[in-house]
Amino acid sequence: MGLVALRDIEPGQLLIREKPLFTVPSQISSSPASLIWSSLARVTPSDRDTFLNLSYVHFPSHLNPEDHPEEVALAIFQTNAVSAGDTVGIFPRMARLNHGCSSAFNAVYSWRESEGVLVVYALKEIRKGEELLTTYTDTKRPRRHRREYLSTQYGFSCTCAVCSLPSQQSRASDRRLNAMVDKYQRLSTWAQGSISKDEAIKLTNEIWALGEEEGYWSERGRLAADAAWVAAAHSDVDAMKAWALRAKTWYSRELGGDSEQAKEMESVLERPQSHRAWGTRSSTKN
Ligand SMILES: C[S@@+](CC[C@H](N)C(=O)[O-])C[C@H]1O[C@@H](n2cnc3c(N)ncnc32)[C@H](O)[C@@H]1O
Repeated sequence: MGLVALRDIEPGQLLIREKPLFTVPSQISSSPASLIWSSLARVTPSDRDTFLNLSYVHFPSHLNPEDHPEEVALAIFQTNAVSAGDTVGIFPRMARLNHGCSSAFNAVYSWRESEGVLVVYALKEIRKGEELLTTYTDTKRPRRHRREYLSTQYGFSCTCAVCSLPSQQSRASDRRLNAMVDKYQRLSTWAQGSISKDEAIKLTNEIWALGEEEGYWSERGRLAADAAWVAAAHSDVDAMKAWALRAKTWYSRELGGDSEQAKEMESVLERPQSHRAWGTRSSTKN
């Protein structure tokens, strides 16, 4: 089962906003099955039913589910839980979203700590009848690695549009994704002063172009915000504003127009000198 659009959906539209049925700490020292079982004992009977109706994989094949309800609960949790700040939680509507890699996913979820909710936004235009797909992992890695991970972690062999590409096109996609990762890595060295402002902006533009070719639009808000940071550090008002505007647009799509990230970009657009990085690097040194 997955979720299918019942109407046309525009990018940046809120699809889901929900509180967790329950959460558990990310780091635990006790038995995970007992922890999930005791958490379930504290939810309402209807929430418990909702949880028990979620799908699961990785149930030990030698066990009978009816005799091992704690193990079933653990398998459900492992198949459906997502990170929520310092905890991991069950969000039953979001849990119905299937996965797509690279250009195949069209919806992105994020946790809002200050509101205690998980939100899902449409990253792309989704037509009526199309499946809503999110991504369970960073898919900027080659098909073989993605498939291995998804099979081990979630028990399925991914047949999304990108994983189903003929081998030549799949290799081209892998090359683009690898190149994006390499360039992200090099871009991150600006923080240590290893590359100039010009090189940082050039890398940002190259990652953007590769993403365009691949159809990989996720993380663009963060990418543009990082470029705005570089421009602000070098006190370049025009470049800072141009990147902050892009960051605001893409954060709004992926995280929502009312997200802290989009609001922060609005604020630096109004007052560029209020940017946290403003003037922290020499303005003459590229
Ligand atoms: C969080 S659940 C998603 C909703 C689930 N399909 C359901 O029926 O409730 C994760 C499970 O969905 C299935 N799934 C998700 N994405 C898939 C995909 N692209 N291809 C095949 N199965 C997928 C796998 O069985 C995976 O373990």
